Amino acid sequence: MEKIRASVIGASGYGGAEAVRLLATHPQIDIVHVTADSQKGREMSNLYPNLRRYVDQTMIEADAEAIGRDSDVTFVSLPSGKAMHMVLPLLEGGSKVIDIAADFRLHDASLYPVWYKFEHVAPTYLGEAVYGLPELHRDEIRDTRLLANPGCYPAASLLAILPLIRSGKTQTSGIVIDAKSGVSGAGRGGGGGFGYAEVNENLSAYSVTAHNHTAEIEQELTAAAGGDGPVRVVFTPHLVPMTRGILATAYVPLAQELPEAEALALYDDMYADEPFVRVLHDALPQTKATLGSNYCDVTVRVNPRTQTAIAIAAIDNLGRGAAGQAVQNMNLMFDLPEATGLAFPGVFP
Ligand SMILES: NC(=O)C1=CN([C@@H]2O[C@H](COP(=O)(O)OP(=O)(O)OC[C@H]3O[C@@H](n4cnc5c(N)ncnc54)[C@H](OP(=O)(O)O)[C@@H]3O)[C@@H](O)[C@H]2O)C=CC1
Ligand SMILES: CC(=O)N[C@@H](CCC(=O)OP(=O)(O)O)C(=O)O
Repeated sequence: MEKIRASVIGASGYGGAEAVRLLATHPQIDIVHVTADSQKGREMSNLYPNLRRYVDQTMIEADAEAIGRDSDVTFVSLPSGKAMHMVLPLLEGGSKVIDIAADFRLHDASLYPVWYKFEHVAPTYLGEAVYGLPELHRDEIRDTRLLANPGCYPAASLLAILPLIRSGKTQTSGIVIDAKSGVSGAGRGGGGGFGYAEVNENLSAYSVTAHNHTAEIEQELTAAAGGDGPVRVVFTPHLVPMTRGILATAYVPLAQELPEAEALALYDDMYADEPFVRVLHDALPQTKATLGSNYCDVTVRVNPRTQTAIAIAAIDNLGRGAAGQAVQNMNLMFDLPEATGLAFPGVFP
């Protein structure tokens, strides 16, 4: 079988570099172009020394038309608001596109100015883009040429809450998600406030009531609940002094009695055949168990006194929260076995 030609736009960033790392050992992939902005002209393995012997390309400036012509698939890992300008020339050139940014995740264009503070330049493509959570949209993912890869917090939050919300046994408001992320979530270009001196031995909440991932989480939970009204969540992210990892703890008010064993059975049922979700019964998720992998570890407990389900998920923000998920979606889009290039455990301790 001829190899799939893949390019990564934004390869100098953490999300793009993680995609390059996974693609470099993927048996069906030839990496064609890797691009950068301020880092253009630099060897990929000079900026990311873990890639020595695996990647010999120099990062070039992104020319979306040329990359679209040369590639079967292009991963776009740029700051949100920049990616949408690349997508049209890439698609016209004949490349499938996997957007790791947020530019095609929301179906409603009017939500972009509210949550992301930009107007969408390609709103007609929002209807075509498929939200890339395989546990929800596997069949559509197989057929699309424009894939909107989920955000890191939404990937963890949705996988934690979906079995509960789909059961109809929970309320659709009053859901609280308390989530923590490692610093790589802010990207290599994270800038002020993300240096060692300020992050080390520190813990802080941010974007309280206003984080843009709220819209994406509500969009997918509302569709999954299948009810008349929208699902609403309170989502509060925190920055913790670790490099990678997200732990999302969701407090979901129950609408009727739900014994813990039945709650766990909902997770077993939904995720029974999922290659990258591990339902824990006798242990609790921890970020380190997913480090460097595409796995999501998830569980649920029930507090009968308050009639609350507590759902907990752990992922690697750059793995299942970004590049790992993107490669899983690529496998589906090219009819490859879904776990190709991703079937390895994380790094522990
Ligand atoms: N980090 C994470 O855990 C996750 C990130 N994402 C999303 O992935 C995308 C990339 O994030 P991440 O890798 O963390 O960010 P980084 O800051 O690490 O990388 C950003 C990339 O975009 C390039 N870039 C920055 N500004 C411009 C510009 N004006 N024009 C063209 N290229 C530009 C950078 O090039 P250069 O370095 O050469 O200047 C770099 O390649 C974002 O949309 C982010 O929201 C999604 C899920 C998880
Ligand atoms: C720690 C940290 O700063 N995390 C980032 C995650 C952003 C991200 O990954 O953005 P998308 O998933 O929407 O592309 C943040 O909260 O903005």
